[in-house]
Amino acid sequence: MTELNVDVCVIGAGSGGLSVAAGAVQMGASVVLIEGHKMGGDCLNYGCVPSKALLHASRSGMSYADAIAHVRSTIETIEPHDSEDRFEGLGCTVIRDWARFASPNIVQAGETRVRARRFVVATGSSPVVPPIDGIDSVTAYTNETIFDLPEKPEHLIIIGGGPIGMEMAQAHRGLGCDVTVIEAAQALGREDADARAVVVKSLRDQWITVHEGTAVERISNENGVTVYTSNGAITGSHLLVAAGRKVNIDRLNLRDANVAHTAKGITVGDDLRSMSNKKVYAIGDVAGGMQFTHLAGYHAGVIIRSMLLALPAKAKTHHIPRVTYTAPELAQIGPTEDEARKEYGSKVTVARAEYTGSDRAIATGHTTGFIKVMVVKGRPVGVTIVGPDAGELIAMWSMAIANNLKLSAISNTVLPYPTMAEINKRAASAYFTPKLFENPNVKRVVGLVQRFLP
Ligand SMILES: Cc1cc2nc3c(=O)[nH]c(=O)nc-3n(C[C@H](O)[C@H](O)[C@H](O)COP(=O)(O)OP(=O)(O)OC[C@H]3O[C@@H](n4cnc5c(N)ncnc54)[C@H](O)[C@@H]3O)c2cc1C
Ligand SMILES: NC(=O)c1ccc[n+]([C@@H]2O[C@H](COP(=O)([O-])OP(=O)(O)OC[C@H]3O[C@@H](n4cnc5c(N)ncnc54)[C@H](O)[C@@H]3O)[C@@H](O)[C@H]2O)c1
Repeated sequence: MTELNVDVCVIGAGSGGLSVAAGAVQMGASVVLIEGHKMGGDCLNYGCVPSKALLHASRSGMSYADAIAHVRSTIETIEPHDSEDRFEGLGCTVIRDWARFASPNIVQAGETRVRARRFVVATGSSPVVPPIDGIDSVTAYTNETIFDLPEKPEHLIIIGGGPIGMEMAQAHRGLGCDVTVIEAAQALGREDADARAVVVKSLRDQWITVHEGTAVERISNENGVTVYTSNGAITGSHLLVAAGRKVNIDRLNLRDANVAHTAKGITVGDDLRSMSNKKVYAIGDVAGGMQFTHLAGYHAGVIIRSMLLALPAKAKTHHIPRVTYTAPELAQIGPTEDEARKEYGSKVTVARAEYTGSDRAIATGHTTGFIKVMVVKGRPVGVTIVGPDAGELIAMWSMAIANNLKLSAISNTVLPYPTMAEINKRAASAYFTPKLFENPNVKRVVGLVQRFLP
C-alpha cells in the first residue's frame, strides 16, 4: 500500500476535474488526480465532442462509416490535451483506478491511500436507463455506446426528447436513418415554448417523427425493437435511451466520509463545499445543478480561488449559457420569458427581433429564428435565441450579463454590416425604439430645438 499526502486530491478526470488539477498544480499545489475510466470523462469520450462531431458529419454529406471515423479522429485529436502524460508532465500524480473514501480525510484508489488538505469530487453523471418492462430483451444504446455502432441503424428509436435525444435524432436523420423520438412530456421541455416549437417543427420538417406526451409502456424484440406506447406500437432497428442522467456517487462511499448527498448530487453551498465535510468540494455534474462542460470549468475556477488562495468565492448561475446544437440551434442564458415574468412580474420588458430583419440572414437564406431579450431596469437578465448560429450570437449576451452591463452596451456597439450578430443589436433597438420614436416628449424636445437652431 502506498501512502500519499498532498494539498489537493481530485476525483474524476473529466471537464471539471482536469481544470481543477491543471490550475492547482500550475499554481504550486501538490495534486493527485484519480480517474477510474477514461481520461477526459464524458465530454471528450461520450458527450460534447462525439455528438458535435457526428452532427457535423451528418451535415457534410458523409457516409455513416465516414461519420463514425470522423467522430473517432476528432476524439483522438483532442485526447492528448486530457491525457495522463500531459497531467503527469504538469506535475500531477495521476492514478488510474476507482476512488472511494476510507474516512472523512482519506481516499483509497487501488493500492494507494491519499490524505489531502482538500478533496474535489468531480465524478460526473451517467445515463439513466429506466426499468421499462422488456427493455432487457433488446440492446439499449446510450450516449456511452451509440458512437461506436458498427452498422448504420435503419430506424433509430430514441426514448427522451431532451438535448441528447434531439441532437442525436438530427445527427442520425442526416446520416440517412429513419428516426422516431418518444418523449413522455415535451421535447426540449426546459426551453422557451416559442423557441422549442421552432426546433421541433424543424425536426419534423426533416421527417423525424417526434411523439410528445407519449408514455412508453413496454418494449419487445419483435422485428428488431418494438416499443409499445400510449399512442401505439413503434418498430425500429435500434434503440437509444436518452432519458436523463444520474450522478456518479455510488462508488465513493460518501457515508463514511460524512459527505451529505441526495440522488441529485452532493449537497453543497454556493461555495461548492460539502455542507457536512468542509474538506470536500463537489463540482460539475455531481454538484447537483446544471450539467454542462463550461459550468464544470467555471466551478473549477471558483473553488481554486477558495482552496488555494483562501479567498471567498461563490458559484453563481445567472450568467451560465446553454446551447442545444440542433439546426436551428437553441441558446439560452438566464430566465426564459415565462420564468422572467414569474420572477419579475411587470418589471420585465421582453424585446424581440426576428431573423427575417437581418440582411445577412436574408442573403444566406437563413431567416427562421428569433431572439428575445428579457430586460429589467435597463439591463438584460435573460436571452433566448433560436436560429442559425444562436450558440455564437449568445456570446455577446453572456458577456453583457456576466458583467452586469446595461442594454445600451449592446445598442452602442457598432457591428460590421452585414453580420448575423446585428440581430442582437436589433433586439436591443426593439427595446429602445418605443422609448425614442413613440415618445411625445422626445418629439416635443426635437420640435423646440429645431425652432431655435439657425
Ligand atoms: C451526449 C452528450 C452531449 C453533451 N453535449 C454537451 C455540450 O455540447 N456542451 C456542454 O457544455 N455539455 C454537454 N454535455 C454535458 C457534459 O458532457 C457534462 O456536463 C460534463 O462532461 C460534466 O463534467 P464533469 O467533470 O462533471 O464530469 P465528467 O466529464 O463526466 O467526468 C467525470 C469523470 O469521473 C470519473 N469517475 C467517476 N467516478 C469515479 C470514481 N469513483 N473514481 C475515479 N473516477 C471516477 C469518470 O470516469 C469520468 O471520467 C453533454 C453530455 C452528453 C452525455
Ligand atoms: N448541447 C448541450 O449542451 C448538451 C447536449 C446534450 C446533453 N447535455 C446535458 O446533458 C443533460 C442530459 O441530457 P438528456 O437529454 O439525457 O436529459 P434530459 O433530462 O434533459 O431529458 C430527458 C428527456 O427524457 C424524457 N423521458 C424520461 N423518461 C422517459 C420515458 N420513460 N419515456 C419517454 N421520455 C422520457 C424526459 O421527459 C426528458 O424530456 C442535459 O440536461 C444537458 O445538461 C447538454
